[in-house]
Amino acid sequence: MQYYSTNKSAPSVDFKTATIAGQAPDKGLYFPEHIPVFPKKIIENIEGYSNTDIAFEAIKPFVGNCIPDDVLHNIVKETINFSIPLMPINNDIQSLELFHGPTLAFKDVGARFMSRCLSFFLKNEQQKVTVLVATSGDTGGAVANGFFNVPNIDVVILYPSGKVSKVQEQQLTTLGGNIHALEIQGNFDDCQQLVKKAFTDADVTSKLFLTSANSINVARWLPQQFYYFFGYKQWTDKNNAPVIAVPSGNFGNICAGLIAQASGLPITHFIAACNANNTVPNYMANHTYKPQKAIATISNAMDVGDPSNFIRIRTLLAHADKNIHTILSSESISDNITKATIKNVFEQFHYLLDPHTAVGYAALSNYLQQHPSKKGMVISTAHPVKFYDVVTPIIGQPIHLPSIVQSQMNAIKKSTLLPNEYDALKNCLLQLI
Ligand SMILES: Cc1ncc(COP(=O)(O)O)c(C=O)c1O
Ligand SMILES: N[C@@H](CCOP(=O)(O)O)C(=O)O
Repeated sequence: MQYYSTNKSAPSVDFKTATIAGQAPDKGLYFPEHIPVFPKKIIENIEGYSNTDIAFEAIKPFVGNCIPDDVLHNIVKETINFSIPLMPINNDIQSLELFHGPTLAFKDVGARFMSRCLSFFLKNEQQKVTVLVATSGDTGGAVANGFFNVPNIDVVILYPSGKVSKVQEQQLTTLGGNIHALEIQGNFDDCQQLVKKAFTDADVTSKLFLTSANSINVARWLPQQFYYFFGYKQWTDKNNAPVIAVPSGNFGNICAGLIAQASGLPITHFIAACNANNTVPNYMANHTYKPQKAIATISNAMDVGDPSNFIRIRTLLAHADKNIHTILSSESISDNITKATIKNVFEQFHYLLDPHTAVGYAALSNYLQQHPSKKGMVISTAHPVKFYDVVTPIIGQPIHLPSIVQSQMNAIKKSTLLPNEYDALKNCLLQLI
């Protein structure tokens, strides 16, 4: 598979080059030159295949010959060595729980896959690589965990000061070693802009070999397809494929789902569920893309005003043979509705949603009311315990902190506070050498 830049002014590259570079030299995002067809015979008998075999089939065409099959199979197996169950909430909605990995959020899948691919590619190189990441909460922890102690790799995580949950902050600031956390006095979009600027600064790139572990990197983005296949495998009514609601912020996750669908996975419709950051819902309503300043909400990891993957979604939809509104819709859900949803679902169905998943659940319920013959799946992107300070007062009772979280809460935070100024980041990066 070759990847072209969405800015169309850089040469096409293979998976290895795209992974090591992160972003294309013309500042575009890499996008596959074609969408492969997933074998129909596997879809028709998907329950008969292991998750590892399904994930291997899904990712193999995107990796091409850059990783030998036996190595890739093993990478996939290690990536998904935790459960991803589809749990019923009620008659209409099931929850695909993506929070059973080490950092209790869906990012573990992409981060674990990418760290293993990058470490394979760098095995025989003398090159040391610096992985730069911007996070609104969960990417940082997953990348820290996935890359901790990986030889020849330094990780620098930029996160918005005061805008991530306590558990998220502990996960991304306490490991030490090759993981460096920078607490930026700004919002997530500021962090993302600083990272993008570093990629284009020759003073930095001539001294440090930079790559990204955000979903702009194809090796972080594309494995996020896996769990859409696992969700379908567990979906019993194969004659009525699911409507899937994806809590969305930077739009990498839903974009991976759209790729899985385009490759042949039966999904009736996607809902991009957003919080008050409604850049994409507005675009879907009036076809004008107008990035906005991010607004702080209780689903903080989705506080993104200028989602970097939107260009990929646009690219995909531009090639769709159907009206885009039949493939995708998008809704913005307020904090008040999010809180009411957490409370109602807990009281009625004894299922505890985290604030991000609650946004997805609310948007899905609204859609199903308009389409009563359909059934839905919400992508549960994080464990509620990551947001215990938000969730506990809503349900009026404490929630149990798993032992892994308890020990993280006692670890010592190591981070550097920086103003939202590029020179401050640049100085920090150059000190790494
Ligand atoms: C818990 C949670 N839900 C949803 C999202 C949004 O995902 P994406 O940025 O892929 O749209 C994030 C951030 O990545 C997240 O951490
Ligand atoms: N919500 C994300 C934002 C970054 O998204 P990514 O998928 O592009 O890494 C987070 O939790 O950091």
